[in-house]
Amino acid sequence: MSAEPLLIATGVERRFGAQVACTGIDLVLYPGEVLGVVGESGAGKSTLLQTLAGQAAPQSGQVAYRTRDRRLRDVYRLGEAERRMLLRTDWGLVHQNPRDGLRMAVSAGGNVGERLMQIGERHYGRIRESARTWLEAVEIAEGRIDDTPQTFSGGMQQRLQLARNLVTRPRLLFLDEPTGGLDVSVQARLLDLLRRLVGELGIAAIVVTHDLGVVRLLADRLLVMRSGRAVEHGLTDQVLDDPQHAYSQLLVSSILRG
Ligand SMILES: Nc1ncnc2c1ncn2[C@@H]1O[C@H](COP(=O)(O)OP(=O)(O)OP(=O)(O)O)[C@@H](O)[C@H]1O
Repeated sequence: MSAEPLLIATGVERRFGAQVACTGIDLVLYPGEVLGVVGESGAGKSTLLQTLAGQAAPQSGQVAYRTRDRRLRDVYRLGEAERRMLLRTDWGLVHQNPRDGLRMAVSAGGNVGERLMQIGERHYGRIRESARTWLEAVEIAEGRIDDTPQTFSGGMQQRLQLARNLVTRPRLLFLDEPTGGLDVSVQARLLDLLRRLVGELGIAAIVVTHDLGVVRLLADRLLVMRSGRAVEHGLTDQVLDDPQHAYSQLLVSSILRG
């Protein structure tokens, strides 16, 4: 693992009116590392993820990202062109609801190719070939390349979202409940695929979920959130097998009890 952090958040706070969604969040993510953010509904996980992913500025605190030129930059002080470059190339954002991450009336190949076109690729043959390659990588049959995601199952839609994000070879993926709403067997297949691709491509990821099974499989480290605050942070196995904070203990034991 590289010694230089990829992303550093310091004292991040987001409020909605008087409602504090997350506060005092400090975290560091290294290249190739997967961080899981867990906690019950309303803990502030999605708000934190949006803030880290450049979607909504924090009212206090900072999010810094190491761009490809190795400079550590404040995500919310980048120029518009630099911000677009991050969102379209260096980062990927996988939404819980595929409708938020895909164009449902555009073909699968078009969904993947569009991200390449956004960064200036114009050669039809190359775009088509990349789309084919990435659809194959996410186990979508070649024959479906011209079908729209509307005709896909939930698991396929999530895999297509993944392909659309991976085609630009991002260094960081933000995943918001990527397996939410899927059947257990479909979840398992998606998780396996995610784990393999993230590992093979050496991508860093932040995955938000309330499902401890997801982070057990994917995450190197865990951040446990409760009522907008980080209550525990550590290696995944350590936190899950020997949680220190009373809330983490409750979270782990309630899952174990089913
Ligand atoms: N757009 C918004 N307007 C007002 N309050 C919001 C908004 N988004 C989130 N909140 C509030 O912020 C808090 C944290 O919500 P958030 O969605 O980040 O939690 P979460 O842990 O992701 O929950 P879930 O697992 O249910 O998605 C909640 O109290 C929520 O009601």
